[in-house]
Amino acid sequence: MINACDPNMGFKPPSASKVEMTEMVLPNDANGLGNLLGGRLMHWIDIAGAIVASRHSGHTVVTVAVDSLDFKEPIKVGELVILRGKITWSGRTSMEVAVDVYGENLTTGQRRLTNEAYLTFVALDDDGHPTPVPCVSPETPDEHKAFQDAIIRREQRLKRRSGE
Ligand SMILES: CCCCCCCCCCCCCCCC(=O)SCCNC(=O)CCNC(=O)[C@H](O)C(C)(C)COP(=O)(O)OP(=O)(O)OC[C@H]1O[C@@H](n2cnc3c(N)ncnc32)[C@H](O)[C@@H]1OP(=O)(O)O
Repeated sequence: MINACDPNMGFKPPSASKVEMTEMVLPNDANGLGNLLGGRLMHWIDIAGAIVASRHSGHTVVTVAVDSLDFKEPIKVGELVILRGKITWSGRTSMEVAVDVYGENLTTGQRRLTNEAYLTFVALDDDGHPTPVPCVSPETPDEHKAFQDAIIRREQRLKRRSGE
């Protein structure tokens, strides 16, 4: 069952917690072909998402689920990696964050979407127990759509979790 957020916790728009993080792919981040390692990218996605969820909730958060992550095309050594994170939905103690990843060629300035990921975080109190978070108040048409789509993904995630 989907727990709705508690309105007594207040409402925050996605714009209040969004994050843009920039990294540069260095040789140590790459495989023998000079492509950014998938594991390194997953680490950055996790950090960007966690900052969004911490900003929204005002608490330390832990990652409880990462939905499938597709690698559409490589990002090369020397290119920039731009990670844009935005909250889509919150439940009672959990939050879904979307992270879009772009590769940017510094010389040409060309930027392309290379990855999209959805992560679920849970806010924890000082004793490490799940704690309530503010509701998400979508403002733009895209944010309203993301909110509705998040509910569908949430149902699928909970089914997966319970082994249905
Ligand atoms: C202001 C402070 C700043 C601090 C500065 C921060 C700076 C920002 C940088 C940090 C950067 C590092 C960030 C890395 C973050 C990690 O990598 S954390 C390490 C990896 N993750 C973990 O170790 C978490 C392990 N899991 C757990 O400990 C337990 O599952 C938890 C999270 C305590 C929850 O326990 P539980 O018994 O499952 O509790 P339960 O009440 O059943 O579930 C709580 C909520 O989680 C949901 N949930 C649980 N599992 C799932 C699942 N698989 N799928 C979907 N939802 C789920 C439930 O549905 C429920 O949602 P709500 O209905 O309340 O909305």
